[in-house]
Amino acid sequence: MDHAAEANRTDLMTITRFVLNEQSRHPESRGDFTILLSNIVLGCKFVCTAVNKAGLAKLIGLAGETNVQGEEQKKLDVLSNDVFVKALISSGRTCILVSEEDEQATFVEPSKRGRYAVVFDPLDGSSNIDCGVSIGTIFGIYMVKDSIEPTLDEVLQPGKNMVAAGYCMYGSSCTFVLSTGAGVNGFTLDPSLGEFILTHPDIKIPKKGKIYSVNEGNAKNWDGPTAKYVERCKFPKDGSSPKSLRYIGSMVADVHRTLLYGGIFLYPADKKSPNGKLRVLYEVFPMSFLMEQAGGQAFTGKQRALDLVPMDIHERSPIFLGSYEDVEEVKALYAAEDKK
Ligand SMILES: O=P(O)(O)OC[C@H]1O[C@](O)(COP(=O)(O)O)[C@@H](O)[C@@H]1O
Ligand SMILES: [Mg+2]
Ligand SMILES: [Mg+2]
Repeated sequence: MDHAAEANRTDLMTITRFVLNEQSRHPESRGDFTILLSNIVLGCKFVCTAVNKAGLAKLIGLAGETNVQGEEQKKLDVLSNDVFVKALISSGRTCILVSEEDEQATFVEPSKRGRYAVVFDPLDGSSNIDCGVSIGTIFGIYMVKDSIEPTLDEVLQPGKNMVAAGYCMYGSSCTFVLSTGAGVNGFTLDPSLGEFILTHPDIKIPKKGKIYSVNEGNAKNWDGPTAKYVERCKFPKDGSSPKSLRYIGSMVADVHRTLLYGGIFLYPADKKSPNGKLRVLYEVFPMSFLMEQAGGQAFTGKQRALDLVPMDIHERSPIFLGSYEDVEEVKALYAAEDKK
């Protein structure tokens, strides 16, 4: 690269600069959110490095523990959880942490407390770790009412009350997608700079897509509307082309593709799992928040996903999210079922 081209690179919009710019639009802001976010970003860089050298550093395989959901924890799950818990506490801006990997919420000790509660899935798509397929981290942020004596009610809040949500995908590149409630922006890690650079400004999901994404191995246990919807994807009644099926099995990767290309991602209820599989606080809410901010929709089969009020920090919910018109079709099928 010549000198001029090299100098031009300093004009890049890094995630820090982006968030500082956003902050300057809120004169009342004290910079707490910026500090919190920069610690989340730091955690993601750590995990990205660990994921990249997992095979070399013997980080693949099981850690020998079982988490609260009875799932075996992979070594990277444990490491990622430790990284984020430490990064979030050391930001001095959090008071409650809810992690997929911890049975109980963590209440930060009073001297280190701040105004935010963070819910997160430190490593999403664990079953894909050992074969090197894309995995990620998902997070959602609430601002608490009482940071002096916070209670669990601060996080048992509908997703629409989140002040920010995002994910980082550890894939062929490391991608950080963020919404602070004013659209969705995507950043890509430039390994030579160690910085996330704005590469996908103001992401908007296409109104309708050509892809559906679901674990079809569960089809025998689906309810009527889900079965009918997937049948329509394959055999459209209006003479249009069938949709393509893509399913990675890492929510971050399946949702990222859905966000960029359009279409629908679904993890529905079935007879064996009446609440579906995905967790409300740190999987369903952050992804639903991003989808709505990008112009799409997220529906549980009964209601707008972001209106759900969780009763438990590890609660699950069915989820249908993606392009506005595709989710609209699912909603119509459930509405027709309700009228029967
Ligand atoms: O293997 P299944 O049943 O299709 O489930 C896949 C889903 O499970 C998950 O892997 C669950 O996430 P974790 O790996 O964080 O437990 C999602 O990422 C993914 O959408
Ligand atoms: Mg997950
Ligand atoms: Mg996980």
